[in-house]
Parts: sequence; structure tokens; C-alpha cells
Amino acid sequence: MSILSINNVSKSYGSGSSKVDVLKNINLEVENGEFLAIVGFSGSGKTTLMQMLAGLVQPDRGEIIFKGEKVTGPSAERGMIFQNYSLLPWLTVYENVALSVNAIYKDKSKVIKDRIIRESVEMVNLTPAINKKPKELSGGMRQRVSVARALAVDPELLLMDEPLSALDALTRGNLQDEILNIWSKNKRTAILITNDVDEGILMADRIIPLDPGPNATFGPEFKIDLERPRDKTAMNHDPRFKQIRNNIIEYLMDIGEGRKSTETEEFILPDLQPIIKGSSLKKVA
Ligand SMILES: Nc1ncnc2c1ncn2[C@@H]1O[C@H](COP(=O)(O)OP(=O)(O)OP(=O)(O)O)[C@@H](O)[C@H]1O
Repeated sequence: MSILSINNVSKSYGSGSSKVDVLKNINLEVENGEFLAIVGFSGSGKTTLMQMLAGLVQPDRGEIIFKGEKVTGPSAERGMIFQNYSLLPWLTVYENVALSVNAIYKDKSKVIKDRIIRESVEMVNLTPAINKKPKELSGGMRQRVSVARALAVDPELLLMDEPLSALDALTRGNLQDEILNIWSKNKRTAILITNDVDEGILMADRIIPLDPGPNATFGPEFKIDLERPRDKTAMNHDPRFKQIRNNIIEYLMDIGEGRKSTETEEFILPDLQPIIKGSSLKKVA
């Protein structure tokens, strides 16, 4: 059964000559318990789409339906891990995670909330830094805090906007496993934006490309019918994995080529001569 529907959604920013038409008439159904990955080009509107799913930005046209109700604002049921970690600088790691745990689990006892916070911090291997403030942490550590903060409150729909892209390979691998654990153990629904096709194949049931904007729309879906749990190393030798990977990369390269040729047509630089002492700038005919 579908838990989330995107129905004919369009979104632009600005007006007049500075208007940017980001997304045009996009449609999508996400099944309850599904793990969906969206891959796409920089600036195609992936973050805009996630912000609309989180209820932080409203579509100009169309609607987003979550569990039968129109999304009109943020909700604890739809948790988001942002690309930039958005921590409060004056709070420690513990306090940053506590902020969302206290807001969502109002009825739980202090002892239980303390346990949830500590377990979440431990899950991202930050227990030694639990009393540190963001400025004392590396970028990767800050991103891990924001992952812990989102996973601690176990949202029904987990929205992830390239949450792992700035991390080293080892931490990235550990967090991929943790996200998959929580998703499968608690039977949650997840949408991940990633620029890494291998990460999408490792984690998702389905990968959908967002074609380049302006007026971006979804490309064809690629089903990832590989058995779970998936082993990163073993997958590299699996012919089915290689075939899926090739199909997706080929599609993205074809779309990228199309984009490059339009860009060349659109931006032809004027042929100018440099300013020579005592003369003015001349345009060569
Ligand atoms: N608040 C805003 N006001 C005006 N334009 C915006 C705003 N947010 C995004 N845009 C523009 O909308 C387009 C899509 O941006 P968006 O951040 O959604 O793309 P993206 O696919 O997430 O990009 P990236 O992968 O580089 O993060 C871009 O041209 C961007 O400049």
C-alpha cells in the first residue's frame, strides 16, 4: 500500500525574469516499508523535493499526500537528515540529540530518554565526544550527530538529503548499515538522495533519477531486486549488480550528454579582445 503520493507537483522560485522553474508536474507513489533512492544532477531540484516532502516548502501546484493526508507543514512522523548538519552551536552532542528526543518523546521518563540519547550517540560512534560542542568536532562528526538526532526519534518516513556524502568511506559504510538496520527492524519507509549510484543500489529497493532542470521530472525507475542483506564486497562480483549499475550509469550519462549539448548552445561567450594600453575594449566582428 502506498504511504506517500506526489501528485502533479510543480515548483518555481522567484518571479519575472529571475523566475526559476525547478520541478514540473512530478508524480510518484512510495510503498509503505519501501527504501527509495533518488539520484540526479546538481541543481536539478532534489533538495527542493525533499523540503516539500518534509513540509518545509509548499508546492505551487499539485499536492503531497502522506498517510492519506495532505502535507501542509513539518511533522515528527517525517524526519529529515539535511545535507548541512544544522546543529545548535551552543549545545553539546548530547544536548543536540536531546532536543529532538525531548520534543518527540514528551511522555517518556527521563531515564528512558537518557538511554535513547546515549544509544543514538553510541550508534554513530560519538560516545567519546558526547560532551563536546559542534565547533570541537570535524565536519564528518557533526554530520554523524545529525544522523543520530534523526534516527533517535525513529520517524515513520525518513528523508535523507545526501547525509553521507561528506564522510570518509569507513564512517559512511557504518552509517549505511545503521540506517538499513533501523529501517528494516522498525519497518520504516525511507527516501535517500544520493550522488553515489553504488550507495543507492546497496540500500534501495528502487532508484529513480531526477532528470536535469529547469522543469525537472523523474526518469524511469530502476528496480533493485538483489537479496538482502546486501554485502558490499560480494556485490561487486555479482553480475546482476553490475548490470543494474551499468543501466543506471548509462542512463545518467545519456541525460548528461543531452544537457551538455544544450548548455553549449545556450552560453556562447562574446569574442572580446583584451584592453591594450591607450585603446578601448573592442569586439571582434
Ligand atoms: N530558496 C530558493 N530561492 C530561489 N532559488 C532557489 C531556492 N532554493 C533553490 N533554488 C534554485 O532551485 C534550483 C534547484 O535547487 P535544489 O537545491 O533543489 O537542487 P539540488 O538538486 O538539491 O542541487 P544540489 O545537488 O546542488 O544540492 C537551483 O537552480 C537553485 O538555485
